[in-house]
Amino acid sequence: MYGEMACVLLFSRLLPFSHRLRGTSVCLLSLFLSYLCYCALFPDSAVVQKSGNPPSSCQRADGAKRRLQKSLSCLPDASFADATQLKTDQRRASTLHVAGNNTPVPPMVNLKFGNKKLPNAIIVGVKKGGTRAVLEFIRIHPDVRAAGTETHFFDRNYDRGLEWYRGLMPRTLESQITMEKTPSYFVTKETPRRISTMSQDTKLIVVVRDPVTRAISDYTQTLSKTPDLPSFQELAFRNQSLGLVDMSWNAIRIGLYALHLENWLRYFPLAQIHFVSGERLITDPAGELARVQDFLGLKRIVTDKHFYFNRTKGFPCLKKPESSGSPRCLGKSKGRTHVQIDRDAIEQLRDFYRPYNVKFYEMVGHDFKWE
Ligand SMILES: Nc1ncnc2c1ncn2[C@@H]1O[C@H](COP(=O)(O)OS(=O)(=O)O)[C@@H](OP(=O)(O)O)[C@H]1O
Repeated sequence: MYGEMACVLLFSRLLPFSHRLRGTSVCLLSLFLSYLCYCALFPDSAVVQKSGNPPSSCQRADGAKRRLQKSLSCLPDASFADATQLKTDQRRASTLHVAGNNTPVPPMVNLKFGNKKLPNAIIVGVKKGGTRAVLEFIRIHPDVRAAGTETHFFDRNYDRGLEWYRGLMPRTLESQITMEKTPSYFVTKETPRRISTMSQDTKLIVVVRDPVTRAISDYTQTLSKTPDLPSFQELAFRNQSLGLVDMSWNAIRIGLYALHLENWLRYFPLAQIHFVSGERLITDPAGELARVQDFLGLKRIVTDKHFYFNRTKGFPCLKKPESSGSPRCLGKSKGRTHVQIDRDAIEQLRDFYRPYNVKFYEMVGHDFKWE
């Protein structure tokens, strides 16, 4: 490069204008040829770092190569793993992904922060079971990234297509898993089939909770948005004195776990579904998270050292991270004081759910002890 510059200077000093014009053309031509040679030598210089090199290679590389490396792997937030990931991403960019339904879809590639992938694991339910807690707790694992909001893709937005869904996902490195949670999936008839069409390998997590407490929690939430709602008993019973429960009321229907599970087992083997106890999630969050990590094939990184019990909230919260930030409890809508329901109604609902609960325990091979 310096050779060409010197050449231009020399010509401009020593030669008359007409000669200078010819000389400059020669210099420009040689400059252009040098550039072509450079491109031929470093065709993929956008990602030149060797996968085995530590980030310090940023300081060792020379010239243009070093500048290109710096623009990627030496960014403060681009770790060595990111740089290696980028190389893989580039390779993958030249191929087409094939979704579970065999529809070829173009990969969404961003050279800076990895790819948006369809979820490997979904928290499919149940509403008011503790789904937000599980997602917020598991996503502190470095190998997990999750969509922040409920996507409702498989129940309300299915017509928008898989690319729309993928677009809602966070960018992940090859080693990271992508997750989302939408609790209504568990009770939506079409969802198991639709998820299995996307990928039969999708891991499913269901956070279950005593169906009676769950129904009261559900009602308390609806009441907070609709203050003139009929009473819980009016909605829960078709005839309370006869003990006739209204199974068509959503707050009741959702708790019939055995019935909903039957639909899932038509599309997924039981081993691909993990059940979290909503009760133990509160008394022993680390224990439940250990099982979730095992199920997802992750190293047990989220442990009891991440939690503390917040007396004011009455729930476990996440401790302040070592680096910065503040302790994190879930929002006000999680852990509300429930509406008081009379003992008789609760007993009647317990009697109603008992056979369904027993069936559910048999199906999953675990007694959740909802008595
Ligand atoms: N750590 C922690 N902090 C706060 N809340 C916790 C926690 N762990 C579990 N739970 C229980 O989560 C219940 C809400 O469940 P979901 O997140 O599934 O609700 S939702 O369906 O997304 O609306 C919520 O229900 P309610 O207590 O009825 O409000 C909680 O009991």
